[in-house]
Amino acid sequence: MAEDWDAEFGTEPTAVIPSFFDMAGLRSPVKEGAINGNQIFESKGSEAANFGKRCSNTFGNSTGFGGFGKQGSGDGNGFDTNSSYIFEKQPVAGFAETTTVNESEFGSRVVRGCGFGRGNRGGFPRSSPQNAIEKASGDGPPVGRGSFSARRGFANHPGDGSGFSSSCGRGGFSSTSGIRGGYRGRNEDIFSGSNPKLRAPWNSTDSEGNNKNQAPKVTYVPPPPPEEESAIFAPYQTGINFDKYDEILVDVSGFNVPSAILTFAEAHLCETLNKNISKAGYLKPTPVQKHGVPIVLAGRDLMACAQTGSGKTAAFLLPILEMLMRGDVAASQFKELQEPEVVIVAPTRELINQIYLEARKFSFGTIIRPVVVYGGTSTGHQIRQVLQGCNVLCGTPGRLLDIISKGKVGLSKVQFLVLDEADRMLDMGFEPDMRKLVTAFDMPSKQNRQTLMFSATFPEEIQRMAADFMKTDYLFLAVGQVGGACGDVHQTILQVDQYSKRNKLIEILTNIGIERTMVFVDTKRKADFLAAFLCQENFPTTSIHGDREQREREQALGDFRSGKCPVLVATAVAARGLDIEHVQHVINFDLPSTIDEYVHRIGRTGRCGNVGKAISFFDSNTDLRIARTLVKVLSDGLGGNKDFSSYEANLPVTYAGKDHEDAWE
Ligand SMILES: Nc1ncnc2c1ncn2[C@@H]1O[C@H](COP(=O)(O)OP(=O)(O)OP(=O)(O)O)[C@@H](O)[C@H]1O
Repeated sequence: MAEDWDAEFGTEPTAVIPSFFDMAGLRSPVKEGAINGNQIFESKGSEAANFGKRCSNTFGNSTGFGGFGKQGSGDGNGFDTNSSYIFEKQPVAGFAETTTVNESEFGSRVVRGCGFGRGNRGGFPRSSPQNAIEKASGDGPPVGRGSFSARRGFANHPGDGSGFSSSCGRGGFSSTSGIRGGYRGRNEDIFSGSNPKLRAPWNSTDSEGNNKNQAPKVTYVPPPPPEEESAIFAPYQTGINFDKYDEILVDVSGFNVPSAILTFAEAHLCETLNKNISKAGYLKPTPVQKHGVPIVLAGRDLMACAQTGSGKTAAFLLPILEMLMRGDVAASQFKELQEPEVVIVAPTRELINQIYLEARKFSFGTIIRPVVVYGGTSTGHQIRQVLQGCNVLCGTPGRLLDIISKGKVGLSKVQFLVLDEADRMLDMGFEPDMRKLVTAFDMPSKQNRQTLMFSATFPEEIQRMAADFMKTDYLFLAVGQVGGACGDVHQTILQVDQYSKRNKLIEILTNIGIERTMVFVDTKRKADFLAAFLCQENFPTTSIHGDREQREREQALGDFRSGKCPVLVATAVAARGLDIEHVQHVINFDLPSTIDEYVHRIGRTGRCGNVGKAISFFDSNTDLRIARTLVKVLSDGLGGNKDFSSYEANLPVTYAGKDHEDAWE
């Protein structure tokens, strides 16, 4: 049953999947016991050389994960000594041995503290239902430093919002979701305005433009962005590996490729832009900027793929703003119909807001006015913002189309269309919206606009589809391996079964201390429960997922950014694009179902030349599907060039996982 918490944790994969370890050519002793909770697989991208040395000492006769070095040799060694994989039989320094979780004790303990359950099954997975339900009455005393409140329908009051609410101490966690408070992103895709091409058959909107039949009226008005220059330009500290970006191989395919710049000065940007670049602390361009900026300035369409955290946002914003400054951009002013020169779309609200803030930063002191529109906020408020004047319109697809459909935005002056996280924008979830956008009656044809697409991952089938949106002479810029993980992230894979994950997480977080950590899980429910659990365990934790109200999502990010809650439990909604300083760790409590999602998730750390660590719990009952591609990504990060083709046949190519349960927008 989909709603069954036990089932969610305990489900065996339905597909018949050959044993991963058999596939890796390993011997039975490994299968029988050597691979368990404490064995660790590490890949440390930028320090590969050192690891190579360590490898020769540490690789034993039996090898688990990633034993691909000598495929088919049957000697069980797996790794060759040149490989930079690490296979340690000891836990990572400081991590204690895994202990067995006493599930019923766990359920009881947590439920007693917080006083919550979920629906008809309270507590945590595998907890005794009796324990959980009996104690899920919301009568637990306030405990610890965290607070947790939710309106999701707990205990025997599913969906009535009366489940529990427990506020206590500092840190704190609150979650609102479900029938009363929840507002699902996709519900915001309301097409109801005056644009007949975008109008939906059900035209039932209130004065704010919210669809009466679809969802409750959203009144949330986000706080205004900062006005002080110091906040607008607060620089992100570049890390020790920033200069190493220059060593990454760059490939630009297409004809008549403009020459790369080596410095910002070579781009001949206007004075105000140059001033803003230095106020932002940018001393020199990253590779995607060195190549991307002149391509955009030359008027070319661009599909660009560069590793997470390497400055893709500025790579499109700077040349776009420069082109607007060089052109005849009109000073923004109040008008009933706004006609932006630039439209930027991104898949999540927090990401588009971040892009907007970057646009605001770089356009500071110019006549260019960026505006942002995204779901979960008052449409009326956002329309008013747009009507004040809008040159650069940043939006999530649903809200953007909604506002266009209301006749508030005309597209006839669009010169630049940008798809950030382009592979996500063109996958099944958003592709229809993107097609609606480019075929909106007044959107200039691809011949008459510049189309720019950026992402850290770009599957080939999406690249092919993306080409539909671009001129035939578009350029493809690849900085490093397309879809490769950021080399500054030290990746560790721990074999941990479902029932040991929480204990392992506690061990790790105890070691980490107050360093900022993002913990990714595969469902919104689990995000709530895990965050509550961590609060109980005195780790100030907050959470972000698609069922939380926008106000709460923004509060959660704010608390995480400020360090008030150094742990953020998140679903896929936070996997892409978010640029939060000082995130030192990413933990994949649940591995995602696709490798691209993995690459984006771990890319929340190790940004802008800083180093970061990612630890992923690998459960062979559920994660075999990602094993092959995961090994490949680890290998690529180390400059490896392994041939995995023999595994292709054995592994399912795609897996419709739970990641997409989340409303993204
Ligand atoms: N040339 C530069 N010098 C210094 N800092 C930079 C430079 N370019 C970008 N940054 C900073 O690096 C951080 C990461 O940049 P950005 O968010 O654009 O990365 P990204 O490539 O879009 O990542 P993702 O793939 O995760 O979306 C930002 O804080 C940005 O301000």
